[in-house]
Amino acid sequence: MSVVSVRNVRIGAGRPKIIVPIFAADEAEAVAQAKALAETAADLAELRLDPLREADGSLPGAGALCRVLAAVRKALPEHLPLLVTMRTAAEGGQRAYAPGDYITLLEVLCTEERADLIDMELHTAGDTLPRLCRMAHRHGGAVVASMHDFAKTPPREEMAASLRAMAEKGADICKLAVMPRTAADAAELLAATAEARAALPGMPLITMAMGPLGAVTRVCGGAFGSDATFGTAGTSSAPGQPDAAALRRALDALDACLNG
Ligand SMILES: O=C1C[C@@](O)(C(=O)O)C[C@@H](O)[C@@H]1O
Repeated sequence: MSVVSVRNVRIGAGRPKIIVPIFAADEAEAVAQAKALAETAADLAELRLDPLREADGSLPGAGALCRVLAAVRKALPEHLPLLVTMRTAAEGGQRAYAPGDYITLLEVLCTEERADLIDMELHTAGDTLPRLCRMAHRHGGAVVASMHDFAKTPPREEMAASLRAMAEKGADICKLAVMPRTAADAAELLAATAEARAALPGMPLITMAMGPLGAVTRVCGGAFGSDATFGTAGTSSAPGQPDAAALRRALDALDACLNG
């Protein structure tokens, strides 16, 4: 459990890192978004695979997804680390995936060695998560384990336990996104983050509450133990993501207030 260093970006040290999603329906649009990231406040890029579709609207297979991944990596500025994510419909994504197919795709992404970081859903990967983490590590990748609840904010203890479970299964970074129904829910997410931060010293965490009520957690999460936050440079991948440039200014202002 320690700082994750990818292409000179240290996740878990210093100011929270800004991750900007590439969220596109086809390769040309994904490549255009990747190129445009050079001019943004992004510290890292995330390629979301789930919105990609073939020209006839059908679902691309693993080979086609890997071709888009390769094209995006080529188009990205060299210094930007790339996180690749297949977000399943069960966790708020754009594509339904049977667990067996999901695991096969993650194996392919591990062996492809094009992504610096691979998102693996705690619940969809299930018991195979430890093996998938070892596989990613053998191929030089790092794992961001994740859990998303687009309907509600689970109890604080449950949120902290999910983050601990990800660490126990071998993830390098633990990520949690929940939907608040009240401002107090957003505060619960921050409290769960602080609890997990204390229970998992040195483990990089990424947490956020989504939607308008959660937006504040994307700005101030660093003070509670979150090491990265998602901002948009045009196409957002989840509700409540602020503009990346505005997020950079807010993080800098917060840093100046808190650290002088
Ligand atoms: O896990 C996350 C966090 C996220 O859902 C958000 O709320 O910013 C956005 C997703 O693209 C990413 O994979």
